[in-house]
Amino acid sequence: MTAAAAQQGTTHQGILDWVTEVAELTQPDDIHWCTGSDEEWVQLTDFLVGTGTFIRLDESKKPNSFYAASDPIDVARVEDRTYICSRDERDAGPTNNWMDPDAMKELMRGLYAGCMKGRTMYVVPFVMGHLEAEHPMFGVEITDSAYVVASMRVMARMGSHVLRKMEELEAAGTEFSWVPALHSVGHPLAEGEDDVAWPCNETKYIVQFPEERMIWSFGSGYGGNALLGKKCYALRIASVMARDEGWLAEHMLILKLTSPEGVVKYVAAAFPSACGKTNLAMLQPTIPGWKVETLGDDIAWMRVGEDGRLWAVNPEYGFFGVAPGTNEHTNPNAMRTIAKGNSVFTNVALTEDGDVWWEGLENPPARATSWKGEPWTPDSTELSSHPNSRYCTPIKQCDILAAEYDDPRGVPIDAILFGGRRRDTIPLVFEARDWTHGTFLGATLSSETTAAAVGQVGVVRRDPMAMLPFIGYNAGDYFNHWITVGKENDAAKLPKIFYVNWFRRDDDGNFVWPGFGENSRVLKWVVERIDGQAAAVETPIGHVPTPESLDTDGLDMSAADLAKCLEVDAEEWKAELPQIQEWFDKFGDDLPGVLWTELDGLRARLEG
Ligand SMILES: Nc1nc2c(ncn2[C@@H]2O[C@H](COP(=O)(O)OP(=O)(O)OP(=O)(O)O)[C@@H](O)[C@H]2O)c(=O)[nH]1
Ligand SMILES: O=C([O-])CC(=O)C(=O)O
Ligand SMILES: [Mn+2]
Repeated sequence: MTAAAAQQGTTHQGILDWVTEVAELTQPDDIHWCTGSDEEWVQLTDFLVGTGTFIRLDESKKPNSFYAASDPIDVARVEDRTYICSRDERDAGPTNNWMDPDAMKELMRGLYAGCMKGRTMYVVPFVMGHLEAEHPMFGVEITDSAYVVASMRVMARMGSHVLRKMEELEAAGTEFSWVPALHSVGHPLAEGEDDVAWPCNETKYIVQFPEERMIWSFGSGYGGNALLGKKCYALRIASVMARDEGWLAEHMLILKLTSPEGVVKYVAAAFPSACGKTNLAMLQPTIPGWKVETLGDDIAWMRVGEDGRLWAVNPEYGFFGVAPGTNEHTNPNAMRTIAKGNSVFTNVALTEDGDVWWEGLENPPARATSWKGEPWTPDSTELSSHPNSRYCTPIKQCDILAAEYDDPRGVPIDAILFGGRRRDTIPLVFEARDWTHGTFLGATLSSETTAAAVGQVGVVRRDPMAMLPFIGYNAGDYFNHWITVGKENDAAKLPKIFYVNWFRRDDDGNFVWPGFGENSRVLKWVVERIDGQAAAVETPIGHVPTPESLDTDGLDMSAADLAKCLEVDAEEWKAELPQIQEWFDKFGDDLPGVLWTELDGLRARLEG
């Protein structure tokens, strides 16, 4: 069955061989080559409604949209089950789990053997970024999950047109590469056995083979573990390609900012998972005359262009956004995007009238079904939605999507922001002295852990460039790569680097800075710094706004609170020093020496 079924799919021999080999190993009932058509979407979503994975939402509220609730053991990325299987352990570095690639393959072949019995194997041809790019970044995901196929259709450019392009290139003898990405929920069905709504496996492996540019994922249906074009390819594998080819694959949003005078600037920002990328990317400015348009909310691929500037593209096609906290005040643009439908909502609450709800959304329903399938009312002590519940929605539905999104060249970045979630120490915004100092700020970025990954929430950890779970190689080499980009290019043309923190708290535990749309005030200061217009105080950590240089017109905030936002407390910073020292020590000789020099400089300035 399998070889013959595979044969109908493609004339591309390499893909055909791989699909045949995987089918022989995993033993699916049949093989479906995904076209990406509307008819296929209807078939898939009808099938998912039939198995109970999807509940169709009310057409008048969320057209062509679906509700899903996962198994409670499958709600987030699993960092302790994520591996970088480079040939040499040294190349995975101290921040990644590692196993010998041959040993990992043997182990996983054992798990994959027969794992698709009773299921359809879907073959999803996709491209991250533009099909018209100079070097299109192809991938093929094999999965036994229709939920994954439906989500991939939202999140990535996929379907027959991508496969045809690969076939054409092969027929023309043009060399190109594609990333094989194998996924199974790891839940085979015996003859006659009924499926469950959310098939998965207690055993999970999310594995990257960097030299082979290959991904193997087993046991989870959750976004970051299963939509393999996203974190596994566009960050972990792409970061390795970027190292080898001299570009950057980063966990960054991209936005376009236009001033009242019509001056355009492009900003990229790296914040760890669930720390505000999607919200900033779609921000509605509170300061008059300023406009934000969105280019991307999670991933940026950046290359130095012939003009010496750093050009960024968003390789994705949809938003996979954190639902809780999203509302008309915090993110009206996201609300408008999802209101257009064509979306999948996972682990939120389902209302009686066929809509979705989550913590932080306006108008709580009198009764709903929680993500755990239990009755829920506003008086319930349990949350209606998992803190990492998500909406998955097409980027093209975003009213403020910048026209440049469709330009394969991307946009030239003027500023890079690094940011984290810190209740103390880090001021609202400050500017790095230069690229190397900016790399130091990125390399020492710290943030409280969130629900986006399984594990304890609220613990401060170093999350370099917001890439800790996503660097596909030795992080020491990654820092060196950043330093090299600065050295080999004209510093004057590269973006200026800033550090932001929206999450500082007062003594009562409340956020001091109102955040969301008010973050436009910080963006304004950033672009005025770039143009040499805004004042700053030089402090031991970098350039911090003077209270007057930040536009606070119409902002309801006391001078004391503003001072608290901008405060650089030398004692708090001195307490960071041993933590940074300990972090750097992890890398031994692999840490670029200039980062030690930066730390020495910071220490001297704080103590001097
Ligand atoms: N206090 C405060 N909270 C914010 C701000 N921006 C975002 N948040 C909250 O932070 C959480 C995550 O925000 P997102 O914008 O979805 O985070 P993200 O970085 O895109 O997350 P991933 O999709 O996991 O990469 C949500 O609950 C937001 O409401 C802000 O400016 N201030
Ligand atoms: O990867 C995911 O599942 C969601 C996401 O964007 C992140 O965690 O950064
Ligand atoms: Mn993310």
